[in-house]
Amino acid sequence: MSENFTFNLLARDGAARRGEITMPRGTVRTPAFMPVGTAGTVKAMYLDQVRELGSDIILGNTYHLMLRPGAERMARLGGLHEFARWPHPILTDSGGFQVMSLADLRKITEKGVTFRSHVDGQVFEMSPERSIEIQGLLDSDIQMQLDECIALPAERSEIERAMELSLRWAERCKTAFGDQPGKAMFGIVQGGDDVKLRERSAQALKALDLKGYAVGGLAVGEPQDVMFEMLEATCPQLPEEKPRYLMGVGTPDDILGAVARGIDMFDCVMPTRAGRHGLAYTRHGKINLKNARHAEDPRPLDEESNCPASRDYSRAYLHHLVRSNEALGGMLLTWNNLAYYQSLMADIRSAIEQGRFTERAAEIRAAWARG
Ligand SMILES: CC#C[C@H]1NC(N)=Nc2cc3[nH]c(NC)nc3cc21
Repeated sequence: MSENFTFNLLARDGAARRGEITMPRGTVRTPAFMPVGTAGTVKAMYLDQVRELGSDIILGNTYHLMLRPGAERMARLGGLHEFARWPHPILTDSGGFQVMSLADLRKITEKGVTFRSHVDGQVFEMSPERSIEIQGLLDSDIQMQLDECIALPAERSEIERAMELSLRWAERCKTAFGDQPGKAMFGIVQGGDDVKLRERSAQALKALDLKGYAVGGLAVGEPQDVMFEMLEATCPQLPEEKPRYLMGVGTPDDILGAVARGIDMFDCVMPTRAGRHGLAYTRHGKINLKNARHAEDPRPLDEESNCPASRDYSRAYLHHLVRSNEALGGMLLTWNNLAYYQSLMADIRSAIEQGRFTERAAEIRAAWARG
């Protein structure tokens, strides 16, 4: 293991990149998918299962963990890795997005954000410095800057104001983070669906010489081609030698398109949330197990999968569990979905190494279409 945080580019195929992020707690093979472990757990999974599927890193949320169990309490218990028994890398989001999407009574000033907890109504103040302090108390390996995440659609002037505030907060987060060789603090490119604002945000963050760069504020309802247009404007402005993380994305098709445009890291609740709602992601496309057509289908989701949830259970049984609202239904489908996402990422990494990513992406999409 490396004492430092380093990113090595191992292969390129067009704008697609195959790399490795090394840090004291382990290596992250990129392109990478990070299962969402918001409150210190990947819902409906044991973390040993998550690891066995090929997950090198999971995501935690500052907002949720500061409310419950609390950052100082987590530190007293040895940090998030010890608490959740996950000794591998963890990336933590800063709280900016969750405050916007979950908290009440939000007030933004230059100093930071004041909000009321959606759990118990307690009022919190979070500055860029406090967000970095909390992520340090969690002992997070990759920490995200605090940013202002405004609800879209919004006036360009409002998107610009939030983007500029987030840039000032990025500088404050960099100062608060200081020099931690085995850890990283990533900036977050903002700018909505405005190419010029995206370029300005990326260029200003690049000048801060951070250890990695996220792209935020996409996959929030805009058409996929707009998301891809923003990536085409943003990625070339970012340093080649640093990791690029597209926040909250996405479907398997989004991931193929974003890898093709230079993204290295992904997180999304899609595979876990969809699994709890009866939806399976497979090599053959999506399968909604609520549908009556599965009621007597003896086939598994994917007989060629290494995952027991995909290989050993009939669609009829999964349909029964989902229709009966049995907990095992969500557990097995979450297991299947994360297995599929990680197998997709391994397939992508291999295709880039072989210089045939474009061809492989077309083969994968054709298999979805065949069903
Ligand atoms: C504007 C902005 C922004 C980003 N800022 C931070 N701190 N976290 C995020 C998390 C996200 N999850 C999703 N899901 C679609 N989009 C996200 C965007 C962000």
